[in-house]
Amino acid sequence: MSRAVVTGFSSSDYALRLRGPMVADKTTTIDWRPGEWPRVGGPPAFIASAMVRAGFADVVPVSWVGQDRDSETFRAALSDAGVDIGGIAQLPGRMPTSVLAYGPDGGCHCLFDPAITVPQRLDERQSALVARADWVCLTVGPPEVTEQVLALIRPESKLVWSVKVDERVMPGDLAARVAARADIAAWSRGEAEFAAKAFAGSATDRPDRLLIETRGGNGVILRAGGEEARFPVRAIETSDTTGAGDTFLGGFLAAFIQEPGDARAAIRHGIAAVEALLKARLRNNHQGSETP
Ligand SMILES: OC[C@H]1O[C@H](O)[C@H](O)[C@@H]1O
Repeated sequence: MSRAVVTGFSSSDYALRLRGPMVADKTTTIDWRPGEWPRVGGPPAFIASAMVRAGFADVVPVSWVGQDRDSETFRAALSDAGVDIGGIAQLPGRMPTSVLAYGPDGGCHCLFDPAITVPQRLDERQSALVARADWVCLTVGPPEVTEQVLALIRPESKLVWSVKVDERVMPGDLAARVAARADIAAWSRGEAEFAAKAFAGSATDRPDRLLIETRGGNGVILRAGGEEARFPVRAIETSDTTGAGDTFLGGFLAAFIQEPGDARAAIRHGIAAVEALLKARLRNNHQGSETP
């Protein structure tokens, strides 16, 4: 039985939709926000939850929260979703938060407050989880942790890189080293340029590597073995897409770990996972508040 971990930052998410663009020294009206306020967020939580929902339970998010009430609420919500919270360390500080402000054009301003007041490193328990995992999914996290993951991962284990552009924690040279080790990498269209640079800098050319680009309503592209395959998606009318890429990757990984030869089928599972997430949010939209 394969074991998976997902490393990276956790956050409580405050998603909202703006009526107009944000302009310094002017007020912008919030048009809508979800009823769930805040919502469990951060790539490890989204990816692990999607894996669990897809029937793969042996996945542990390796992350950090603070020691305040919001951190407790976050851990309890993740645990209620059936996710093993044994890899989430509690460190001095508050729960990290993200404000995800969607503009009228659909673009998202992501403001992240790391909140934890001490350096975040893999502790002994977390290091052991990474070292024994057959699948390590590395998402955005402290650079020291990315270094630890690269040092701890066993040569025969698979590294899955969930690309996020945040040059504070993932400078170009580190990204190139992650790219060099990655067996699978996934990014969105907006992250494509950063990923391309990382792979160009990695000086590796592995035909067995799977490269996945998600393009929102324009589908998914899979590149492997010198070939490219395109997968259409049903467009869903929503601006609240936070975590869609992570949920795709979770659905993909749950299927791919169990059937490693069939990347195309796994992509379809990833697409189905996103559809389910976005439709569930639309069904719950009445719980949100619409500004008249
Ligand atoms: O990938 C989605 C996540 O990225 C943002 O930083 C938020 O944490 C959000 O939950």
